[in-house]
Amino acid sequence: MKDVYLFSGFLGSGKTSLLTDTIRQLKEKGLKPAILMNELGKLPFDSQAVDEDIPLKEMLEGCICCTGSEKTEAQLQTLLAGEAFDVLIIETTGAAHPVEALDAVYSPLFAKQLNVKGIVTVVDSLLWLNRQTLPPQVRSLFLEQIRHAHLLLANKMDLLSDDQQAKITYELQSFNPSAAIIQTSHGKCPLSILERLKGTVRTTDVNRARIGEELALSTRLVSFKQSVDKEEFEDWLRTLPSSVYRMKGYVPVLGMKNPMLFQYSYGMVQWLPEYVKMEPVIVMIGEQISQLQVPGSV
Ligand SMILES: Nc1nc2c(ncn2[C@@H]2O[C@H](COP(=O)(O)OP(=O)(O)OP(=O)(O)O)[C@@H](O)[C@H]2O)c(=O)[nH]1
Repeated sequence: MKDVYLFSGFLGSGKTSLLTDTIRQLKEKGLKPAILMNELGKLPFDSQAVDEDIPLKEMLEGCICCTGSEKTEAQLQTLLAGEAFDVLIIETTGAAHPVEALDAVYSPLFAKQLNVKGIVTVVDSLLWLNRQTLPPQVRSLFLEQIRHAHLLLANKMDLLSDDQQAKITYELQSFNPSAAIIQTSHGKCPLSILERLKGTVRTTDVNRARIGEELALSTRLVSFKQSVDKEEFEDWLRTLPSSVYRMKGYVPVLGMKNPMLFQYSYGMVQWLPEYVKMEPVIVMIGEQISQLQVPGSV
């Protein structure tokens, strides 16, 4: 039997950081992971975080829970038939409902091959503190991801005071009393804690929340025609409404040889120099984003 973990959590909460660190720990232990990754939008940004020697199946444009379980089942079958691995990690898009995403894994087809260890939800602790600012449908998805977790990572602890850290941990435990909770920064969770999980997933009592149906979340690809001034770009970022939840991709910046890796989640910005010339394009995820003018874009 192969252990299966489902990594859940809202857009930008730290799932890919958790994935990268878990892969490192599995490899150190001599275990081979396989990854099923699901991205919202057309570009496989996150898969670049996974080394080439790891079996990886990606589902672009659409999410595991919405595209129907048949497609996920087919991906799983290909992985099981073609690749030797010990542990399967499914990273869902931040807009997926974790229990719905598990549907395919619970197919009778895999009952003898896959041992579902549980749902690990990465919580953006800052967003938890400010959750009342989210529109109701989005907040409901954010809470569902937390409510159904077997293990909760209260992530981004480095951004909070000691008092805030204690408050969040207490509140999360009250909200989901059956989950184990650990405080993390950059998704660093000891493998031994993941391995202790033996979750049985409750499939009843699920409040459905799907992209494009009840949820008005949409994605948009933005291509850059010219380089931007980094400070001016950051000034523009500060003017964005809170309904822009996530951006990631490559932005051409004046004075830099290659477009920089750019991440934006819930008002926080990260820039990293890139040594390869990537296409200057970002994906934007949020509500009412189609009309936003992006500096330097086509
Ligand atoms: N300060 C801080 N930043 C973090 C932490 N964890 C993640 N980040 C940053 O938050 C951003 C999003 O992190 P990811 O790991 O890509 O999040 P994700 O959940 O995979 O994002 P999506 O795939 O868009 O849903 C990146 O810029 C990370 O560097 C943390 O604990 N502290």
